[in-house]
Amino acid sequence: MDLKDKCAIRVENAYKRHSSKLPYVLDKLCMTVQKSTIYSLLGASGCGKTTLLSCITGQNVLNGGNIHLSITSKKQLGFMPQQISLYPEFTIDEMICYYGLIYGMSLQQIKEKAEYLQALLHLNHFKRKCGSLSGGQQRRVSLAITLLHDPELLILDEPTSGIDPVIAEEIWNHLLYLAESGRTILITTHYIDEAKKSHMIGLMRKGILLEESPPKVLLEKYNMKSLEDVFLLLSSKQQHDRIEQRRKSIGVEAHRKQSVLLEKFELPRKCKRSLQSKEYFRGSRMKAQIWKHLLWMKGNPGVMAFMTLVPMLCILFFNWAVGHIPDQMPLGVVNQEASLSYCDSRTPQRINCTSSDYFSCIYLEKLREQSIRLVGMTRYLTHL
Ligand SMILES: Nc1ncnc2c1ncn2[C@@H]1O[C@H](COP(=O)(O)OP(=O)(O)OP(=O)(O)O)[C@@H](O)[C@H]1O
Repeated sequence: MDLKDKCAIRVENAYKRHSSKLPYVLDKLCMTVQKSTIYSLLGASGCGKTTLLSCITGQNVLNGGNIHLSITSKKQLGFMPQQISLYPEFTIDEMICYYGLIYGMSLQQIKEKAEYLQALLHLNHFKRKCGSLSGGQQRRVSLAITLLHDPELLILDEPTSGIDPVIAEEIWNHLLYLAESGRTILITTHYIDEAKKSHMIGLMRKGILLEESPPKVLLEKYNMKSLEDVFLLLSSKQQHDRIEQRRKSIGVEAHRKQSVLLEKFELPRKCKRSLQSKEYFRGSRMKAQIWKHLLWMKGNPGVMAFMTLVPMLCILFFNWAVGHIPDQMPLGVVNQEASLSYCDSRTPQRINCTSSDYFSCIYLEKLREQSIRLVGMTRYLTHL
């Protein structure tokens, strides 16, 4: 197995900025996550962790660089975003069932896995609505949903933030067990202490990965007692290097020219989305959507009644007011082909499409059959 086969995620020279007027959030960032390991991404708020995760999961596209993933489909990915996206009017078990259906699981599989996750994450009130849960409880539901389909690659954006330390410890033990059984986990956290349990730590600052090593190696390499100290040391070194670089630079204009050159030659015009879905329709997703809407309708009988009754009433009123077949409607006809007396002289039996009769006579006969009252006919143009 070569190095590439061992990698679950490989980020090469990643550049990202949210708009052309804003500075780069990811600045030539390189990162490697080995398969079957836990990789903790540490960094101060705003350093670009969430942006990097969004590029890895395919929600965002890099401005430059590449991302290689060992997984090929979104089904193999479990992503827990920082922003909780639960439906407040659904109960915990309904929410889990909805996502289980999206993942294409059977109801029996969902039930079994939900019971296991309920015990693991201490989700005791399965019948409580998500909207009434605390922030920490909502994070646990979100984590349960991420773990539900047993994905190969787990990307967790601050999963333990605001969670009871005892439960956080159990979550970490479960993540270690998952890594042992072949899953790869990329996690961002502000808690440096819990990151010590991971196999690899990436220290990130201002869009750059300062260092990437196992926790023990980091401590030994920098001869420090804590990871906080290592981070502080690397951060001040980066700050110092930047100031030096700025001093050495040949003025603002040169720096601007350098940026333009970088954009022109170093950055590719357009980067590919890392996980591109070619599936436009999936049966399991459709089933889950129908189930969700039916559940929503059940919970909102008033809106449901309004939504069904209003169109029905509209159809009824329309048909009652304007939908009738015209009866004895007076109609005048301008006929330049034959006179009324000529047409009247033809008996209905003799008038048919195959005969050599005038078409206007056939047409008038049809009008009479449609209960339309002919009030007059003229050869208007011929009189002129
Ligand atoms: N959609 C956006 N448009 C413009 N700027 C953005 C957008 N999303 C993020 N940013 C900016 O990019 C920078 C990095 O944000 P990001 O959310 O990646 O940081 P983070 O390291 O995840 O922070 P935290 O730990 O607080 O979640 C921030 O300065 C943020 O303001």
